[in-house]
Amino acid sequence: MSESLQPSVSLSDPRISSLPAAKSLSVERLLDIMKIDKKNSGPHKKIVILSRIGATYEQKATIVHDSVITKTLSEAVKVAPGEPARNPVRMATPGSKSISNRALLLAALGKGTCRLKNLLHSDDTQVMMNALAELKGASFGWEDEGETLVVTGGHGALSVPQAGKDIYLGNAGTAARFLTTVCTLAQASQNGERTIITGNARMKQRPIGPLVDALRANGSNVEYLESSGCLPLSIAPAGLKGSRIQLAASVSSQYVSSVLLCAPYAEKPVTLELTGGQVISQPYIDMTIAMMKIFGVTVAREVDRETGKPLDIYRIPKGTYINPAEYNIESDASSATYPLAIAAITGTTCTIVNIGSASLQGDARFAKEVLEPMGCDVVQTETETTVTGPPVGQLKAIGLVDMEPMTDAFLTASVLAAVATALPSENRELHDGSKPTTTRILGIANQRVKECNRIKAMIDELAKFGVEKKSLKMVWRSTASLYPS
Ligand SMILES: O=C(O)C1=C[C@@H](OP(=O)(O)O)[C@@H](O)[C@H](O)C1
Ligand SMILES: C=C(OP(=O)(O)O)C(=O)O
Repeated sequence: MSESLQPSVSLSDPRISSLPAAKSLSVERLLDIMKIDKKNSGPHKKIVILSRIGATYEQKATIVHDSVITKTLSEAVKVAPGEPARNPVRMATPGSKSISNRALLLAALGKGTCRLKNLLHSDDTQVMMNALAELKGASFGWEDEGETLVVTGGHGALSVPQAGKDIYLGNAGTAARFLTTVCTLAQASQNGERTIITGNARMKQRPIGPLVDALRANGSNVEYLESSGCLPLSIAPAGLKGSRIQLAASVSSQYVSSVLLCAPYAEKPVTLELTGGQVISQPYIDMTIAMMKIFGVTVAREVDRETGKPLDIYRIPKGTYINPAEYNIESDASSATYPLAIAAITGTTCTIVNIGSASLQGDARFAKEVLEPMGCDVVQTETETTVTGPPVGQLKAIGLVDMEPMTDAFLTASVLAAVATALPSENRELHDGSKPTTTRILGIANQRVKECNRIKAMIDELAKFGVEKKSLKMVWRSTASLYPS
């Protein structure tokens, strides 16, 4: 899930609240001050995002409405119960975080210029762009008032940032995991400098051990600077040897995507073998492979000759990505689960454009695999998804649902499961003595090592709405389940 909706600065941010003038500073007062700014056009305020003092991400400032500035700067928003004022709703969510960060990386490693459209503007994409710029991997420029990002790829030429300049990746799992392998590809520096990647306090707890183990076993020199198994890492620019790489992929598929994305630049063609039990989040691996193909590199997945079943072995040829002139980023399917859930819970209709059955994102299945069995009417074309909820109070429990291919959507599913109190369709019942209105969500164990422990967050936050903790039973290890009261 992207962090794009989280305020990056609110008035309670310690950097602001510690200033002497902060005591008399309210959001209204700030809006008043902002009225007098030469960037404004008439009554419209114009805003530009600074990358550092004196430099901006976009070339031009954009008009931002007061209501959006207010929401962004406020510490909290008050939500009034009710139904959507408009029905039906037709909308698009912002660009997909996963596709944005892959597109940025592929275009940076590629040859030629690529215009990225519908790129997500978020912390996670910003840290990815900053890192690629710090590694001198690509150059970036904005067109169409920030609607298009022009990436001029460095075809895999990367430099170690100057000593003392750590690459900060916030809490972006994709950036941290993908860039770990990218940093091994940097050109060896004369004075033996290494790239340091680091993150925020939570990122320093999130696991990266299986990826580091795989890279080390392949001859890369990666060291932990604080806790073993986590960022910060110090990475030697010694290249990627390639050939056979074994990797455990049961904690995060991002490790797999990291090796796949960099594999064409290894010294020898890579055979990537996934070990260590169930591979998590396969759709994200498929997304990586599909996007690599668009950038000119075809990955072959081995198939069991007898059964015809795909194996967890991938062959990646050596090569250089060739940038398509333009790449359109799909809208974010994880973000789309929220408005679709609003339609489900309020008995209204919502259409999300730019996400359908042909989507590269696993979370695009949420409508068909979670909302439809809950009693919603779902119409999905290749490029659009429309959900109409049943009358209020009639959402059905759905028994067992495996959310391993769409883990980020489990938060939305849990909230719906807590109010889905109608009896399930016959084929969905649990036969283990649980209440018939139980929804059991499987395949989400790794949600404990996300930007927060999402399973704990779900229990704590649902409790605030009266969903009692004792009614939310959890099964740890490989599965977790949520039971509504
Ligand atoms: O590769 C990706 O873009 C992602 C993979 C998933 O992570 P895991 O493989 O760790 O489940 C997902 O949760 C994350 O939001 C994005
Ligand atoms: C936690 C998330 O992803 P990541 O692993 O990329 O930080 C998310 O944004 O859903």
